[in-house]
Amino acid sequence: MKDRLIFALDVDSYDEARQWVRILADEVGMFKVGKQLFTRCGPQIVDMIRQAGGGVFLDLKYHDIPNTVAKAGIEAARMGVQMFNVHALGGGKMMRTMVDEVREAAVKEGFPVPITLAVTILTSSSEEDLRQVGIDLPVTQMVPRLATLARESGLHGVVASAQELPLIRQACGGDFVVVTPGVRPATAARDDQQRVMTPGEAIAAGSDYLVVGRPISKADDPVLAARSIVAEMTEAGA
Ligand SMILES: O=c1ccn([C@@H]2O[C@H](COP(=O)(O)O)[C@@H](O)[C@H]2O)c(=O)[nH]1
Repeated sequence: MKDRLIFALDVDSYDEARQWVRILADEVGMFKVGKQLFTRCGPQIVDMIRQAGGGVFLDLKYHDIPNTVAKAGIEAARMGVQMFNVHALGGGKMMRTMVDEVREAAVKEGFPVPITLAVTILTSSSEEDLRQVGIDLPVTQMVPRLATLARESGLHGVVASAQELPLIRQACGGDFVVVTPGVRPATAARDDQQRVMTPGEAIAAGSDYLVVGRPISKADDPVLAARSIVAEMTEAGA
């Protein structure tokens, strides 16, 4: 079950990231590199994790014109990451162009195509946040709609809250990859997350991968925190 736990490496230095990789390499299945660490360190952070034997989820949530996102996707794939993502709100044309160009470059240059994911609605967003930017549909309609668009555009899966898993499965089927951040053990602080579920609930709902950051990194004993999340996942999946 630990292979399905992704640790969010939300730190601001190469050395701190390397320390976390050493501490958690045997406890989690993958390391997520997001905007903070990648902006600070660049591709060398991906190399460091891969050399340590870890898989990388590059969480840069590309959202731009189709050509720019496609070219960024090719660079992500060239780095050898296991997964990367775009924002589904960038639209079908953006996602389809990215998928086609990454596949073409992979064939031409001989690198593997990573798992491509679309972020649906951020787990930190409430319906009030969405209304503020002109999205009047409820999350329960927006998420399956964006997931369907991602699937039709050729992506392998989505990032969403585990709360929306039944809706995504209904719309996109069991083979579609669903990665769920916004995971909080029952006793952990919610922080800025809005649509949360416990690790056990997320697995029971059918999540393929759980992303967890602060409940591990801010714990008194991060290894113990990671192990108890994996134990809860295992119990829920049994
Ligand atoms: O909808 C989303 C998409 C991405 N994230 C990222 O996941 C982690 C969660 O960290 P926690 O400390 O466990 O809250 C973080 O890197 C986000 O950028 C997300 O939370 N929600």
